[in-house]
Amino acid sequence: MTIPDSTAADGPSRSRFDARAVIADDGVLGALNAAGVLDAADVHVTRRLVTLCGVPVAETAQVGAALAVRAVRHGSTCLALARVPELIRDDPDGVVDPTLLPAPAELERALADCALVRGSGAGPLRPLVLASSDDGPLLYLHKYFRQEQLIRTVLAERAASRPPVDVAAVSAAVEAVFGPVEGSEVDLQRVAAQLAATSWTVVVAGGPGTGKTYTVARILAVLDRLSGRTSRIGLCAPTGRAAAQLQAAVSADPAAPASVRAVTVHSLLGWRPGSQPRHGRGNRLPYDVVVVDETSMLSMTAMSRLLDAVRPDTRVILVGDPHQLASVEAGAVLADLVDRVATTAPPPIPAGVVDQRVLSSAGDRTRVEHGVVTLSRGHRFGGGIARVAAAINRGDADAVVDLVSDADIPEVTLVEPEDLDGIRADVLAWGSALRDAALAGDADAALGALNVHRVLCAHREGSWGVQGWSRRIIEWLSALPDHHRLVPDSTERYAGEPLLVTANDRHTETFNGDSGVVTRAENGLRVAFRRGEVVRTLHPTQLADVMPLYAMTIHRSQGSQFDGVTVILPPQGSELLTRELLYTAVTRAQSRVRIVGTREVLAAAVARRVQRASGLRSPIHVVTPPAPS
Ligand SMILES: Nc1ncnc2c1ncn2[C@@H]1O[C@H](COP(=O)(O)OP(=O)(O)OP(=O)(O)O)[C@@H](O)[C@H]1O
Repeated sequence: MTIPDSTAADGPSRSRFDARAVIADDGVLGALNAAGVLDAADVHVTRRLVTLCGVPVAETAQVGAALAVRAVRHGSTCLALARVPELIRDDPDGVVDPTLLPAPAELERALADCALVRGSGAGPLRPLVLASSDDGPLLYLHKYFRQEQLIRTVLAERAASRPPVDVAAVSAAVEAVFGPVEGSEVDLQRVAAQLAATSWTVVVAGGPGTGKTYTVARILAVLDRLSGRTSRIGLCAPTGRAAAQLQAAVSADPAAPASVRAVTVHSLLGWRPGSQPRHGRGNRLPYDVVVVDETSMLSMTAMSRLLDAVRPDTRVILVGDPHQLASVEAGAVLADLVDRVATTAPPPIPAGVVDQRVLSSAGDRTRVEHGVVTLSRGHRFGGGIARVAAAINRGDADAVVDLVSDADIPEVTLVEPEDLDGIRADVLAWGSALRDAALAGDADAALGALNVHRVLCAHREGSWGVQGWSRRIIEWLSALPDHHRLVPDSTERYAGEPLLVTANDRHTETFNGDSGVVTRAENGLRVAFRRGEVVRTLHPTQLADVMPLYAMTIHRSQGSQFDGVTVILPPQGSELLTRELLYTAVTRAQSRVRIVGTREVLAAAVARRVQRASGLRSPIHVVTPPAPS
């Protein structure tokens, strides 16, 4: 089953006291709002667009417009009309009256004929764009169409030529950085570096621990050598935390050029909330190489701004895991670029630059020629976790259920929701190690203990969520024999308390999603954090946005690694229960994963895929007819 974000039902029907309910709308939009398909915002935006058009718009076309607004709210960049019927299929309770939703062909006809798409004599406004694609007709809000078009155009221009290369110099630089070729297996990390020497745009994809950051450091070293060590490098990531982690990893890697600074994509572009970025087409970024880490978390808006700001002769290296949860805003650009069906042949790669063996298989050759390398060899976690993660990505629910039930794969287990003994034992071991180290004033050991185990939940609230599980864990920990020693000081913190940072703070260099632990120090309590190999301590009053950390959401755990994780699956029917969520949770662990839920819920999670509709995967053609004169 494939559930597009754009058509997943919001939830059961709405009461009139629900803030998302539209008051006094007795048309189809009002009915779809009452059934929980549309939010008030979808309806109001549509009504406003129709008013601005200045001419009547058929109700069917208005439904299309409202569903397009909704699609963006759900992370898609457009509405795939062919998937509209899935709204009914995804509504087993029968809340949505099927007659309210027009068939895709009817929607297409109404849209092609309406002023929202065609424009009208009343003004230049054409807020919607209708395009055809391999996935059928796509309906865009104009802003997102423009952004997608910009990405398409810039990438096509960049793919039309290759940087000039000195083949011997590339071989020498790659060999100096990677060492001589060993073994008979193709080293895809080396291929990524070879490709970066001969492409303006490279995508380095791969799961956790496949060496993406390791490869970035080596690509930068190779490019730096080739430039005579004069490369200006812009290193960035979508979030402050991801940028800080990238900085720590690159600084610790002797292969990476010294003195590169990682910043957020927004900082790189000089982009403050509510204003235009300082860098754009008229004021390009000054870098020879721009690397974006954790690209899966980058929205389409941010990607379009970035690509608009890079010079045509800047190498762009996009790094990330396309299977992880995507940006909270619209777009899943990394996954789109990895899965893209290319229609034009790129210029050939000069002979001798890239390992010939990777070019001998037709599929690999096409991907590599289009600048995509997918690293597959795990360097961090055990085979069992990697096998389960691969089966989740394939959507093979039976294999996942078999693997988690296989006694020969002890790294990943499935336990029934009532079976709490093992979790309790792990939590108590975690809590006591944390407390012992914190009370002894050993910040390094306390931080080590902090990441030995983590409870991950899909939801924030409710008994299945972070709230319920935190309460339960606090109750378990209060039974520990040394509990009476945990007395909060005047800052309300106590030694051994795990903390989660909930907002970025540049002054303390702590970022949303960082975790730390309160430890005893000579002159009172301090909160210890680790960045790479470095331990830092802060006074508790320096931290404004923190909360106790006993469990965390899977969304927030992105970019973190723990020795073991316990994943609490939400109940069947939860909108959050998806393949991407499960994959992200399972791959947070380095050695042990315990999944709490039933086989049915696990299989449902694997089967349910969030597919954000977008026109970046295959060519599209605008079918908007000319505006009437
Ligand atoms: N070719 C290699 N040889 C030796 N060690 C490697 C190699 N590639 C990666 N590693 C090591 O494997 C570990 C994981 O690598 P890295 O952090 O680069 O992976 P990643 O894909 O960026 O992971 P994540 O997505 O979780 O950040 C690191 O300790 C790294 O030094």
